[in-house]
Amino acid sequence: MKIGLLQMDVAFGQPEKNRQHVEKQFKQLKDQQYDLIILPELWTTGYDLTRLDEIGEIEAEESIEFLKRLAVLYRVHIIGGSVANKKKDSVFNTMIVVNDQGELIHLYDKLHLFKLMDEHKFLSAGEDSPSFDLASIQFAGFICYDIRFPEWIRKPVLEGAEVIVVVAQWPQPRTVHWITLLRARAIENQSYVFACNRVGEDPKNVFGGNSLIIDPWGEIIVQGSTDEKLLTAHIDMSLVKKTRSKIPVFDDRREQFY
Ligand SMILES: NC(=O)CCC(=O)C(=O)O
Repeated sequence: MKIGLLQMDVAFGQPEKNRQHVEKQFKQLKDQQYDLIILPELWTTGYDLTRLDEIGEIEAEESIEFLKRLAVLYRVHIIGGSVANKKKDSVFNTMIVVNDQGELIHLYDKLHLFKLMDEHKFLSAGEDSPSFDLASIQFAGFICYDIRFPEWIRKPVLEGAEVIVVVAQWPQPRTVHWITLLRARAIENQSYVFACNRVGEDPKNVFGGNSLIIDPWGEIIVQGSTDEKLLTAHIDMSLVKKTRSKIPVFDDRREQFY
């Protein structure tokens, strides 16, 4: 499986400009036969939270249609980061997943809102399951701050997930946390981690890039820097079972004590 993480800059509060940028990146990967492309968190608006009424999308419709179109055109599955999704009187930070047939597979509203970046003042917390199937693989998809909650990540893994996907706008001053938490999530869950962060800055933050693909043993296969880049890796899913049989953590759990 060939994976691409679109570690991109995000123009603050300019959805149209960001869509054009993403479309240009997809044009460049034509004929490169990627199976899956992953985008970062809030890639249409950035953290322009005070303007979400204006720049958020009703039922994420515009981004869903945009991603469906790219998926069909380039015959690729897309985990379309997340977008500001207006539902009734609330706005959610919603992950979008479409398959290479252009079908909407999954939506996930971010469960844990990050107060340090004022999410709780402008967004509502979701209640969705993070689990979905894509390309015959069980995935669990999370948004940024979610990775600080290992008990939330563990749940879908116990139900069979073998890949943990994370989309993020993670600031540079906490890059050590980003890398350490993601490696820990891969090791403890004996799962692949595909984690796509943004780069660049907004009026309040500098973002750290360092998007990662980590194998189930915790080895980093690909790591971004702080530049815009499409990061690529080839994944061997049989490594999940090999890792889980070498150290059988899931058989050795003593659930009655926790
Ligand atoms: N966008 C986010 O959820 C950021 C989370 C973050 O920076 C953290 O330290 O946690």
